[in-house]
Amino acid sequence: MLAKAAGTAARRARHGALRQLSASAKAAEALPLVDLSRSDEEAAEELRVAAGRFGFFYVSNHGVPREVEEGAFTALASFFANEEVKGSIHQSKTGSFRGYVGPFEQGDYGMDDTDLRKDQTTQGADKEAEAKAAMDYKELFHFGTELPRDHAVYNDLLYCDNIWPNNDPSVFREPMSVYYEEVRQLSDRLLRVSALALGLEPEFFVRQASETPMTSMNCLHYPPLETGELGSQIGIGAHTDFECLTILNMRGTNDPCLEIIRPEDGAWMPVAPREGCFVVNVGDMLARWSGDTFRSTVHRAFNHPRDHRYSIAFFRGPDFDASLAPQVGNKEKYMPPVNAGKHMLARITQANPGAVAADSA
Ligand SMILES: O=C(O)CCC(=O)C(=O)O
Ligand SMILES: [Fe+2]
Repeated sequence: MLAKAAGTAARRARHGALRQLSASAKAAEALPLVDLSRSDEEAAEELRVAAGRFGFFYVSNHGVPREVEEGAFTALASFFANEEVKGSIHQSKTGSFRGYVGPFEQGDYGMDDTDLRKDQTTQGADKEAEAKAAMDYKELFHFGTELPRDHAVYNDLLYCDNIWPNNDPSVFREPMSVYYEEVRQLSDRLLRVSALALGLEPEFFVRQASETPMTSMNCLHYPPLETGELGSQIGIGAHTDFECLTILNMRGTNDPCLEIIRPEDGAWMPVAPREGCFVVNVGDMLARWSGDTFRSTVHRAFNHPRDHRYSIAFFRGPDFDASLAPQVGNKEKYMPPVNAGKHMLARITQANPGAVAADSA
């Protein structure tokens, strides 16, 4: 099995860390909480501290109905169990990033210094397993903002038509779209609260993230390792998110399969799901806008040894033409300012060397 071929040192370190964590789960440091039942001004104060320290935080009282969340995860579980449906909407048939991507088809986000796959790929004896360990053991469905082909900022990588299974829309398309719209509204509120937290007028980010938003959603499945022990196969390799904010929802296990780099000491810090909460993180674009007052933190996720893990990552992006000029903080670092769309395409092609940004504005 995969985990057997993985680097033993890395695996032992991971195994030890998780075992320790479950033994002292209560003592483990947890992410801060932003409670959205409070006023925007009060929530802004919580967000300011959390985004400045970790770039990651829990969000409670977020307003997304429980049945909408459950509807999306139920639809996802049956989608990922259906090989025929997945095959029919494989990304390779779309010429874009929309649709289905299978296990070991993605990996390497240009963060190799923080990526333990480096150890794994040099230590394994079995070539095939080594090659797999270098890639993400995840499958996903991706969709996002669509624009007409004759729109001034249209390009295939960011705005092409979504591709959906050819089944009854109530089975998959509708529950996923309803969830998307709910979290999109939540992302508006979080952008307002973020603006307040930085001392900007509340609509500053929303105004620049609503016409042609480079927003998308990654719906992920991390299959279990089935080794009976905590493994080190990476589900998604070390990366930062490109956009403004990510709203992450996790299901299938309460173990902390997500890890973030703790800014104080550079150590990996496990993050467990928290009942009733989303995990929200700052992406590269909001970090730039904030002149690094907010952090865009490197993170990764592992497969669980026994459980199927599912997550939905909603990425709220800015408009293609938005200027990412820092408004506060370290303004010098990001001058002259970059255009959000061009920046996004550069990051996408860096992480996916085969992708060509045809039709880009
Ligand atoms: O599944 C997770 O916990 C993380 C997903 C993630 O980081 C992403 O899709 O960008
Ligand atoms: Fe991410």
